[in-house]
Amino acid sequence: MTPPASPRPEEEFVAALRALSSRYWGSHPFHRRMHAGLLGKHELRLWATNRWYYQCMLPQKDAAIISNCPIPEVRRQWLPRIVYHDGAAAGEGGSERWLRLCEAVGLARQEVLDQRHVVPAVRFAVDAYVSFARTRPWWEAVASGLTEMFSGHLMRARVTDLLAHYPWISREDLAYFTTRVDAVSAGGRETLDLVVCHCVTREQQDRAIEALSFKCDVLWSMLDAIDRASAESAGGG
Ligand SMILES: O=C(O)c1cc(C(=O)O)c2c(n1)C(=O)C(=O)c1cc(C(=O)O)[nH]c1-2
Repeated sequence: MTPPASPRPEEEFVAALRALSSRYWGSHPFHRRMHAGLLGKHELRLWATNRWYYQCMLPQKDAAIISNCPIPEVRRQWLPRIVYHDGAAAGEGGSERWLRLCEAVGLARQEVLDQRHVVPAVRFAVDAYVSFARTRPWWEAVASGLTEMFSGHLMRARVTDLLAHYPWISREDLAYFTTRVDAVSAGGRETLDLVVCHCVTREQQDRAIEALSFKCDVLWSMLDAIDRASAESAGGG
């Protein structure tokens, strides 16, 4: 019997995780068009209201991670993510800021909240992410969140590019991103430390890399579905 492969040295493990940045949704054609100023108002609305489904499911995903984790320090570290999105009180938090962005691009709050524009494949992809967190060991689900490592740079560019190309969007409308950039950059580093610390066998490292790869697919699939829906609605008038 062949003995199990020995764990990768830390730098190699981290490099393998970072190498997945090439599969991150930053380079998806829909994001490229958004950043180049090529989206119409209708496409931006479709994006904002579909992405709402992702935003509103994140606290349930994070709660699943906490419920599967037996380590108090990790649970304590993960908890603020839920409060960040849900806010400490009604009318506060990341979800509220996302709703304001939706309103800024011309959506009524109710049509976002009732999810009438959410396309099936976006729901399917986001639900797969939540289900992954519910059914896998906590450290695998934490590793899937490592896309945050790649998102700080993208969010910074998003603020600059949306302001430059869509004059009807103001900096205040983008508060979700302007207040989130520093948190995801710090969060990404913390999450990486957790993954490096708790994925110590070769098998765990491999599963962490696969988890991050899966998450890149979730995000990519969401944008594929949004892209397709926007092409269909453009074709249909
Ligand atoms: O705007 C973006 O491109 C972007 C990407 C991601 C990501 O990479 O998953 C997240 C966010 N934003 C974000 O705002 C956020 O709160 C967040 C949480 C998570 C996660 O997996 O737990 N990803 C992301």
